[in-house]
Order: sequence, then structure tokens, then C-alpha cells
Amino acid sequence: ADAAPATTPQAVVDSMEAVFGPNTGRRRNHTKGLCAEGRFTATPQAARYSRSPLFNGQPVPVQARFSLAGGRATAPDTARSPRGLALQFQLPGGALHQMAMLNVPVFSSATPESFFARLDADRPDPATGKPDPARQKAVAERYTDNKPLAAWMAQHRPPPSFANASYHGLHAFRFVNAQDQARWVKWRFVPRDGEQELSEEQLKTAPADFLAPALAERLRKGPVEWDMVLTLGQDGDPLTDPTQAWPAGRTEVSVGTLQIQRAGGSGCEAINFDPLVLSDGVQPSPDPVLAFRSPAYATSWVRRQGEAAKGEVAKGDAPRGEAAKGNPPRGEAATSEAVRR
Ligand code: HEM
Repeated sequence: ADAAPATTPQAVVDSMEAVFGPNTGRRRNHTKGLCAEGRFTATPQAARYSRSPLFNGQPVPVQARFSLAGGRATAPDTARSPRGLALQFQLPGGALHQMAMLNVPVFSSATPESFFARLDADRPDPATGKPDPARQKAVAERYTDNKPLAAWMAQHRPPPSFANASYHGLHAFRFVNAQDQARWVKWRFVPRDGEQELSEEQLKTAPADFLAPALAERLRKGPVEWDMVLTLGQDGDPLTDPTQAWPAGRTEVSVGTLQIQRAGGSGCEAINFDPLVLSDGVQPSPDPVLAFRSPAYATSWVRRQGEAAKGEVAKGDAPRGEAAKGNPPRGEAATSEAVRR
């Protein structure tokens, strides 16, 4: 067999296209989703942890996108895959701060290499049109970092509504306050409506598309709210491996409330939700998965925006008219593909 290709953002996005289909004009991962809008307001105690303008207590406008993990635009909403929430905060003065989170407490992969190996093992074999089971088995034996997520997924079913899920940042970040005091944290957004899971029975009978209608229906009663909860790290907590949850019993602090007020439309379609678009007072950990995400998202963004600008958009929940707007991505891949063209 050929040597495995290097784990580059472009190779990973190529592999997404091979596994899920080209998704022309659309996200190569988390392809099925919907836009939403609202605002975020920090609690008074938030500024003790970070000096970011995100946490100054003034309401900050938010563009959001709820999604299903994976590159299948027609995935049923019962799919036993993670759900996503991406947020873009418009800070005072216009600067942006972004997050992209999942409704699971740990990630599948400790490194970009294992993520890529697992993804690429699902690539259809040209001879059969199906993934090669021997290759999948070899990858499963070689990389076991997905065990914590697999165990969690086996015990949990998908939510009946995006409003009934907690969304986890998963990576460690360093919060720095106005006195230059720094500490390691993780965060999650906890729904005020409470977490819920579909029953096994509902999983069998629910229609393919209930998540967008459920959110629209819930919003008729008023905004949906989540508390942003920080977990304060202690010495020795893993900072570079998103497959490892921190030990239970860590101090938790509520630092703000996200209010989703409206859903639908295309206001989020052209946004590249890059987890490294941060503001002063929030710094990334040296987690290799976090570092790899930024250029991978930019690679997907450059391809889909280029296609959308030419009017090439695959059918489905496609962007409508907003394709050419939005913030340009940062990162090496975007620079090389977009600027040098
Ligand atoms: C090596 C690891 C990962 C790779 C290569 C990867 C890759 C991607 C790509 C290419 C996209 C589409 C971007 C676009 O076209 O705008 C995407 C979307 C997304 N990813 Fe990841 N991802 C990784 C890890 C993660 C992790 C750890 C999280 C959560 C903490 C996450 C959450 C999301 C979410 C929520 C979206 C949808 C964003 C939106 O709605 O625009 N991903 N990912």
C-alpha cells in the first residue's frame, strides 16, 4: 500500500469531499445546519477571569449556526452524531470573537493525524465503491483515542431540539484578566430549557427534519437561553488533548448568558467560524487539534465561497444570496489559496 499522505488541512478537506461528496458551495463538514441570531451578556463576575470585551457586561450581538456533524446535507436529525453550535460575537468597535462547539464532553481525536486516519479510512475504495473494511479495522486498532467519545455516544441519544443540548468548547483556553492574572479554563453552554434526549422509540419514528421546526416553534414562546459556564483548571489537568475530560469536582463559574432570539435565514452562511478568532483576554492552548482546525476551516471556506461566488451550490439547505459577504478567514490556507490566486 502507498504511504499515508501527510496530514495537511487540504488533504483532510479532500478526504471529507471523498467520503461525503463534493458539497459544492457548501461546508465540507457540518453541512446540514441553520442560522440563528441573538446576543450574549456577561455576568458581573466574568471580568475577574478575562479582560475580553466579550465579558464587559454589555450585550454583544451574536450570529450563530446550529448543525449536525459530518458532511451529509441530508443526514436525518435522528443521526447519532454530535450536534454543533458555532457563535460569532460582534464586539464593541466591530472586532469579532468566534467559537465552534459540540454537544459532547470530549472529542474523537487527540491529534490531527488520528482524525485524518479515521476519516480517510471511510473513503470509498474505487474498486467496490465502499470503504475498505480491512483498512478501517487497521485504523481502529492503531488509534484508540476515540474510546472516551465512543463510550459517551453509546450511552447518549441525540436531543429533540437544539435548545435542549449543552455545547462544549472542548479545548483548554487561557483566560487573562485586567491584572494579567491567567488561568486555564474550559467552557460549555448549558441550556436553561434543560438537556433532553430522544427515546429509542422516538429515534425510530421521528421525521428526518425536526430540529429546525422544533427550534422555530420554541422561539415563538420567546428567546432560548444558555449559561456559559467556565470550568477552572487545576495543575496537571490535560491542556493539549481534547479527548480527555478534566476530573470531576472542578470549580465552575457562570460567566454569561447566550440568548438566541431568531432562527432561519442565511446570515451565517458566509461566516467562517474559526475557533482561533479570539479577543485579547482569551488565548489558545497548545492543543494540536485546535491549531489544526483554523486552516482546515479556512480551506473549506475558501473552496465553498469560491464556488458560491460562481453560483455553484449543491442542492439542499444551501446558502441563499449571502454567499459573497462575510468575514474572510484567517490562517495559512486561506492566505495561500485566496490571496495568491
Ligand atoms: C482535527 C479536527 C477537526 C477538523 C479537521 C474539523 C474540520 C471542520 C471543517 C472543515 C468544518 C467546515 C468549516 C466551514 O466550511 O465553514 C468544520 C465545521 C465545524 N466544526 Fe470542526 N473540525 C475539527 C474539530 C472540531 C472540534 C474539536 C469541534 C468542537 C469543539 C468542532 C466543531 C465544529 C462545528 C460546530 C462546525 C460547524 C461550524 C459552522 O456551523 O459553520 N470541530 N469542522
